[in-house]
Amino acid sequence: MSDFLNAPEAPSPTPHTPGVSVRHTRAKGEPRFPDGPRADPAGSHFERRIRSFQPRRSRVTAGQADALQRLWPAWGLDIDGQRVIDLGELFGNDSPVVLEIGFGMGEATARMAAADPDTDILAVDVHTPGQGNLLGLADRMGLSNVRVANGDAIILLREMLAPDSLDGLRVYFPDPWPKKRHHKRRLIQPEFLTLAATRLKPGAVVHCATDWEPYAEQMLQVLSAHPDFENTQADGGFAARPAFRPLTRFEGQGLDKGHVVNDLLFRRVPHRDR
Ligand SMILES: C[S@@+](CC[C@H](N)C(=O)[O-])C[C@H]1O[C@@H](n2cnc3c(N)ncnc32)[C@H](O)[C@@H]1O
Repeated sequence: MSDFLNAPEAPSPTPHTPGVSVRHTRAKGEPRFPDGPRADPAGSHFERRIRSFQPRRSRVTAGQADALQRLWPAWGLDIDGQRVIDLGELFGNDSPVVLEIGFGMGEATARMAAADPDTDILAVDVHTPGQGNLLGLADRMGLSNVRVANGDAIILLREMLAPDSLDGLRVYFPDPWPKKRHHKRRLIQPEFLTLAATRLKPGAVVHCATDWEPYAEQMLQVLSAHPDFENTQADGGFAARPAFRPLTRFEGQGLDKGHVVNDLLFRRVPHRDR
């Protein structure tokens, strides 16, 4: 297994504890960033490894804190790496489940959930304000098909999702990690795709979008070369932006800078002998 999936380098985020305040008043000895290392009684989710996200100072607004307090127990999922989730139980139905990795503030997630109530969205990010924001949006919009996971998507995929459990995967504007020495942190790379493929049902669609053209080219190259995926585009290139994908916050910022946005739509091919 590669360093990206396993190497001991960086910590996973701290889990939310239901009922405990999410306002971060640093205790003596507690690290500067809430996503940083703390003593972890729960075990394996605290492993140190290369990660695809940046530690960020997390200023949680009163509204986001309120949403986290009220809604996390019912709609939140801590990525503790300790158990395989029953997705039917998590959502309370048998609808198809799409995993969205890195939803940011969650506006696009909420809009997509509202537009397609028969699809469940498991939305994962490490960013506490975004989690509170998405929970608040889901509450105000009356959405019952969104669940919010806190932690590293790699651990969610590797330890907590069953094989063939996902009907789709969305990765919209993942951190581009533009510096060469940081390219190893990019999420979309062969090892990640191999892991994701095991969790996706045959026919499930992986939808990526980015405004960073070198990363778009890398995505196209690694997805096209991967034996578990095939391009939905007959010409083997990027897809036209699908009408169902709303503008995301990061996309808007990229467009303001004159960046070109590329979408990629690849399908999980039927299983080969593993
Ligand atoms: C550049 S932002 C894009 C957010 C949103 N999709 C948008 O377009 O506005 C990337 C997000 O991915 C999250 N992220 C990156 N790697 C992740 C991982 N391994 N697990 C969970 N979230 C991750 C980051 O915390 C960040 O919020």
